[in-house]
Amino acid sequence: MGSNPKGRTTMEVGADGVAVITIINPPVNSLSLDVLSSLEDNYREALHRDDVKAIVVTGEKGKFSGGFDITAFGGIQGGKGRSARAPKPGYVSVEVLTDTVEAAKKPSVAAIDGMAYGGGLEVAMVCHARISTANAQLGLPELSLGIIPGFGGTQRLPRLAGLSKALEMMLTSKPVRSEEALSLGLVDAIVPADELLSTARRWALEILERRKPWVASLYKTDKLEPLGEAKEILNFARAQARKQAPNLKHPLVCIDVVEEGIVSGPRAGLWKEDTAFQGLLHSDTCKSLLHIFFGQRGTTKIPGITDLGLTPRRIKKVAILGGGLMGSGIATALVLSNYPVILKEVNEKFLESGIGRVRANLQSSVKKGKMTQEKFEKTLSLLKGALDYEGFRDVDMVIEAVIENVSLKQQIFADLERYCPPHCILASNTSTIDLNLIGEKTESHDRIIGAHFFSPAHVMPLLEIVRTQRTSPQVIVDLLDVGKKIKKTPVVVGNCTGFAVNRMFFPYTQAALLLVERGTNVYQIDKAITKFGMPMGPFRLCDLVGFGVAVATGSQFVVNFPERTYKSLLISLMQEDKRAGETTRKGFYVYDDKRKANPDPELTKYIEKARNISGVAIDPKLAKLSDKDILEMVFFPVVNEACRVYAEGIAVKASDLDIASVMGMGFPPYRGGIMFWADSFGSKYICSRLDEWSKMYDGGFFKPCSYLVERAAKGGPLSSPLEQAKSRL
Ligand SMILES: C[C@H](O)CC(=O)SCCNC(=O)CCNC(=O)[C@H](O)C(C)(C)COP(=O)(O)OP(=O)(O)OC[C@H]1O[C@@H](n2cnc3c(N)ncnc32)[C@H](O)[C@@H]1OP(=O)(O)O
Repeated sequence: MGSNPKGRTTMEVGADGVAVITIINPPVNSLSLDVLSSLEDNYREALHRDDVKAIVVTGEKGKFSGGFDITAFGGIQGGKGRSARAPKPGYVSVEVLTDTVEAAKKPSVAAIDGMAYGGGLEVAMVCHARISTANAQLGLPELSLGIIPGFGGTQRLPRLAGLSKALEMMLTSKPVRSEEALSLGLVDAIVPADELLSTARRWALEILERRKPWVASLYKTDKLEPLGEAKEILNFARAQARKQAPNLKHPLVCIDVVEEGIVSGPRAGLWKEDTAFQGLLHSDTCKSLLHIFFGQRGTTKIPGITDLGLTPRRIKKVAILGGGLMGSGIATALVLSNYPVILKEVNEKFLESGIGRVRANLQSSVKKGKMTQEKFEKTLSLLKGALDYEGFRDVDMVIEAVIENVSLKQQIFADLERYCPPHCILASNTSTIDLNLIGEKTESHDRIIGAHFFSPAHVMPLLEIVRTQRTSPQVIVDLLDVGKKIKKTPVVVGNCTGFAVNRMFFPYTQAALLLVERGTNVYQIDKAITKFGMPMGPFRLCDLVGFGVAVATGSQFVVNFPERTYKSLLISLMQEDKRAGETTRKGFYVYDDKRKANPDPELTKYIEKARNISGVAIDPKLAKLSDKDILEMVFFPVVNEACRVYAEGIAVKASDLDIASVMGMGFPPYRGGIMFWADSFGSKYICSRLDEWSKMYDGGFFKPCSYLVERAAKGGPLSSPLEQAKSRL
């Protein structure tokens, strides 16, 4: 153990002869190398001592363990400035957990309250029985980090919970609650928290006295299907994994490792797991997903705001203006987290449809079995409709979600100032309009903030919180807290046209339009981008959001960034012919009754017309671009804009842009987000390619920004901290 150990375990031996070993490593009792070494020492002592008959393992303060210490992965991967001290192959999994703990002549029982994740659950599964509270959650979420369980989980979970359920738990990374764990046989009993330790102690002694079964889960076989059947289940899981995540290898590795244990025996499985775990730990996928894990937790750490010691005020009631798609989605998200909400509309008809949308959103959860009818009624009862501002006198927060019209928004904010109490937060869900402009007719600039949700608002995980130079830190802290309560990942950004997400991604569609006008095939572009891992390509996305929205937001960029906006008339030409996207069943694709998108040969005539208006010709090189080139020509302009956003201080950290791209645009998390991905190419390469295209095609659109040019000249990652950013925050 180092001089400054990171966590420990303690051991207390009671008069009953039971040694209780407690994992102590706040905040989640993770298994650092120090904890593991202390656990091993305690075990060896307990097994050696004559006064110890049995052992109970538990975690401090209502948390069993959040798993292996993820912060140690960087060191094991050999990152700069970190100590690399990986245990020797098989040491923890085989030597300590299997051959010392599980094989011991003294029984162990895991006493589980709260989380038992990853390595935490694996330690619990090595024990000869598991007792939990009703509050416990058990899972193996390693695949969400690009690795597989490494302490025997791939072998023991199928033997305890059955092969199909174990595969489901590992491949989805979703934990189960204690009742389900009990029905699966993963835990042996559920008891109240204040009886957890006493029951576990008694249980351990009863195992010793052979009054309860002494189970070594590694060698259990009763839950495993005969080999042929097991292979069918494994092959089905493989096919599903290939379909759901074609770019990822580690789910297939996980299935292979499980299979090895079933075919060649669990010890062979343990060794294969150990080797595969070590290999995956060094993969790009794991590094990217770890970056996302920490980046996501980093978004709520904002220098000069969250370090001021402010406590979030309690938001008891929220009002929403506008019951359209966005307003009703936001209302759904809020009532789902128990916030009473007033939804205001301009007339009965609109109000009724707004409330109808919230009802439909909730009903869809009931249909999917995710919500009971009783909960549905209770949740919907939190929503009240309004046609005037009378009910706004005691609201703590208003979120305006009306159409993107500056003068309308200005009028609304002036009204809000009159009707809402002085402490009330005045938020706008605008996706592009400058907040200073929206608040121009008020004196309340310190409580004006952007709460930019993404559609559908009750589903999409990102909340872009936009602050102006005058927004008070208290209001930011309050909105961060609301964001957490409604289970969104908040990213705090500065005020500018399009903020961070829409601004970074405006070149996405534009680059695709530029290519199409010069001969690249629409559907090949969408295919290449989807293959890369985006949920859909730029054209399918345009169809989904609708051409009306695409043109309205596009025009904001034309006005604000004319020198680098690619002006194509393709979308407007199609719109003139009443092709406006999925809602009109025709856009870049045609949609059948089941809303399936099919390519449309008629598209050529619009492309030709747009090409003539733009005065460009088909470029033979662009007409047969490789997928790799398509990817670079579409995404490097996005990287370029992300660099501008970062250099202007719109985002505090480059990792915030990574999270914004993943959560707001569906950028594949296993590629680490836009800036992290860009750094895998290096600034020099990206800059030289943009420069080349800038000379060949559209000067302004591709021109590398000064930040990129500077980084390319000096070398070094695009995401390294800014020394002299003119922060707008
Ligand atoms: C060999 C083994 O098979 C390999 C493994 O075990 S890999 C690890 C498997 N475990 C996991 O994947 C769990 C990851 N953690 C989580 O999902 C969530 O943090 C949690 C559900 C445990 C808790 O969630 P929540 O209460 O919302 O708190 P959250 O903000 O996420 O985490 C609190 C802090 O604990 C840290 N933390 C969480 N899990 C950790 C872990 N396993 N190791 C180290 N730190 C961890 C977070 O980074 C965060 O730190 P911060 O306060 O400095 O930002």
